[in-house]
Amino acid sequence: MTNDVLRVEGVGVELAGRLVLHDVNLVVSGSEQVGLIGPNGAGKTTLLRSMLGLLPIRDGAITISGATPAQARGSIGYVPQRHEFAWDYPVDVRTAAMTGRTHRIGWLRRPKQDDREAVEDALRRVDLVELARRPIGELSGGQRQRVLVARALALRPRLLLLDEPFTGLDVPTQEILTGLFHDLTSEGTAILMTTHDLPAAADTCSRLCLLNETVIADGSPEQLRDPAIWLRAFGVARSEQLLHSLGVAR
Ligand SMILES: Nc1ncnc2c1ncn2[C@@H]1O[C@H](COP(=O)(O)OP(=O)(O)OP(=O)(O)O)[C@@H](O)[C@H]1O
Repeated sequence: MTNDVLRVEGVGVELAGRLVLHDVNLVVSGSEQVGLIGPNGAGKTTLLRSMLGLLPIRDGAITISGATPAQARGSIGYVPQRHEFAWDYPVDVRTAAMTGRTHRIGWLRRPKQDDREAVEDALRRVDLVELARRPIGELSGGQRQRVLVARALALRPRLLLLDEPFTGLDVPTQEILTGLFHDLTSEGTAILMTTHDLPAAADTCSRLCLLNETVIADGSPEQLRDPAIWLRAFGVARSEQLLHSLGVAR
């Protein structure tokens, strides 16, 4: 029996009349953590937004446990880039985490016991219980990142999508998240995250998907040791810094 949670098959996405993704194929199973890597403008965020049903796809199909993105919306946790969230909104940490469940609870309905338990569990997992009543506008960058993760986990998702979760985090905060992602995959959650932190991706992900408008390569970090693959994915003839950050020298 297959354990595939996310299936992306032959997907093309057009934005403002331009095809920014074409023929994208990617499968992520429960208990896998996959890093989505590529240069600026490669289409990583566009692909995540398509998986969430926030952008229409022109070609192909995306399914989450067999359902369309719109049908699966309540079982996908999404962590956007930190700057995309409205941090000046006057709510505390616990309330912000609860907004992750708005779709499931229903607009203007009160949270029930199960909703409250899911939020407390999520706050515990990111070590934010003591800050639960703190207004979100008063948090540091690392604390904000943990709020976004708690908000996504409050859904108890089968699929967790994260857009650059490690950017600007100190090492201990990165370690909290890395340990958490490891626990989540052990419990059967499928994780797909974009990152520009290549060493962190190679350390934490079981598989890397190199994207540049389409999938250039997909495999374990060990399978992607050839520098030529990385240069092709980043669309450059040479880059000492890129190769250095991969730990491969030419
Ligand atoms: N709303 C939009 N309208 C038109 N084009 C867009 C829109 N959003 C993004 N694009 C274009 O789509 C392409 C992919 O952008 P996307 O944000 O998905 O890239 P990315 O890989 O996430 O980049 P980065 O690493 O810089 O975050 C880019 O060429 C971008 O200019």
